Amino acid sequence: MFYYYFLVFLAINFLSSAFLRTFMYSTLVFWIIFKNIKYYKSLPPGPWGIPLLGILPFLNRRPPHMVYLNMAEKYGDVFSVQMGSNLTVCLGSTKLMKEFFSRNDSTGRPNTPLNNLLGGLGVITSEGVLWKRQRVFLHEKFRALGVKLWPNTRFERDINVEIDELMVELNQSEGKSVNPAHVLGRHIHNVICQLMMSFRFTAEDSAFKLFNEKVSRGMRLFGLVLIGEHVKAYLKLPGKMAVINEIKKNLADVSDFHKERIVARIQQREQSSEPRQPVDLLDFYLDHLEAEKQSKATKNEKRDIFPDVDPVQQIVQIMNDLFSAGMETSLTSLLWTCIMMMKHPKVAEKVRADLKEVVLPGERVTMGHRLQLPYIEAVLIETMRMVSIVPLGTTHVNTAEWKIGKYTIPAGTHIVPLIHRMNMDPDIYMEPELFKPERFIRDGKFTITDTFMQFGVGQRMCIGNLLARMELFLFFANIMNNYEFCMPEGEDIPGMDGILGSTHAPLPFKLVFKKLEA
Ligand code: HEM
Repeated sequence: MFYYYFLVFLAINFLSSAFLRTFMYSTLVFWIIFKNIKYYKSLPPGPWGIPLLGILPFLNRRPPHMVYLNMAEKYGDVFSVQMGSNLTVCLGSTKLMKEFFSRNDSTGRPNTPLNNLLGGLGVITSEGVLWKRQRVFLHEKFRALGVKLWPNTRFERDINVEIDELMVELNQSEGKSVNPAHVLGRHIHNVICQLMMSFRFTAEDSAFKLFNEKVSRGMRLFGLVLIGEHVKAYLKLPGKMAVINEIKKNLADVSDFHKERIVARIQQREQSSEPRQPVDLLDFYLDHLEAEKQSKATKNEKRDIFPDVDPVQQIVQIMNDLFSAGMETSLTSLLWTCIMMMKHPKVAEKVRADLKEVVLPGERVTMGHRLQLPYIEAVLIETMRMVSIVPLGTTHVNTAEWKIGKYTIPAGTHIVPLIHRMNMDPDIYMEPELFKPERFIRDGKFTITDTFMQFGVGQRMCIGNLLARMELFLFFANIMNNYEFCMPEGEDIPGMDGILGSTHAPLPFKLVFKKLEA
């Protein structure tokens, strides 16, 4: 629009009569003012920002979800803000979230410089047919691999391998303080690795350290150029291009790590003519690829999960996506739950008392015990609610114009779900600032209501929610049934503020684990 006005301005400049020029300039100015008033009046209310930057300068002072929480108090359940060149509309009620995120035209993702580095592949930033088919495929194959809240699935056995090793490591720590993020990180990572590629990192594996460094450096670098998502000119500033190049290099290294394994598996399959059952997600993808190649002539277009994309690149990006979406979120949830146990010793006592009724101290807690341990699931879910692991969800884009009440939201708007606000809504959760796991228990059973938004809602709801719930239940229940833990002497329990990166994580802390008497 700006360029259009600029061209008209230039054209007027060529008029020979000064009177005509003045008249046309005034008309243009009035036209621009009129159009802008009409446009802004049709949008949901919101704060005025600074020209070109919008509200970006104000997001530095406090964590963005707290800034948005304050705005929602002032403007209500739906409000708009300008973030650089991107119009952003925030949805702050479960009713609006459910209504709008269930629509087919709510599933776009922002067309921004950093998002575009992923090339529209994978599942998190892909759109349209490619995205929809990946979701269907992933749901189906996760289930086939045992990601369901049932006992004794293949996936539970994978998790058990990690729990066994975790217990050995915690026993070896012998009362010395350890960083739980480091100890638990590898095992949470391995759970996803095994499901995807039947592969796990050992404690001595230097590749794991390198992989992790690349991922966390990549995250930090994203933070350094985040403004570029909204103000493209920012990326032209000195030094910023170097950051983008390093991000690209990091992404390429992480992708190469996955690609090597995918290529090795393809070769391994080519060498063996034995018929075999798929053992992991990678096998399912490669089986599908082979089936597609063999039946090219009669290709079932509706089931093609690689429409117009390079299949290997797509599988690589799926692997990258599942790591980035699944690793940090699950680990952060587990760390916060440990913190909550120290902050609320009575809750920890009840967890252990419940465990005592169902299993012996030190005995393995399994998915078979889940229904007898509703309070444990309630503790995990209440922790996610209180701390808001992903307080602003993931930004959507509406692919068609929306009407929300009397407001018009143009297509292409960034839509941000205010998950933190919904978690703290007193109309949904009485006394939301209190840690009360029992709010998720009804008639003695663990119950999640459809107002719980921590995994999102609608078309793009988290694919890994059952996976996360299974691993969190098993890790947490077994830690609680085997150990007591506390802060090292003289150190305070971490505060609730934490740091907001890709998730809302606690500040780094250490714990001392002590084996419970059998
Ligand atoms: C406590 C753990 C987790 C939380 C709180 C969480 C939360 C979320 C949220 C809020 C979204 C955005 C939904 C939206 O765009 O509206 C999301 C998307 C997603 N999550 Fe999770 N997640 C968790 C664990 C996992 C795990 C373990 C995996 C897989 C290994 C996973 C895979 C994904 C994927 C692939 C998407 C993108 C879906 C799409 O764009 O269609 N998540 N998650």
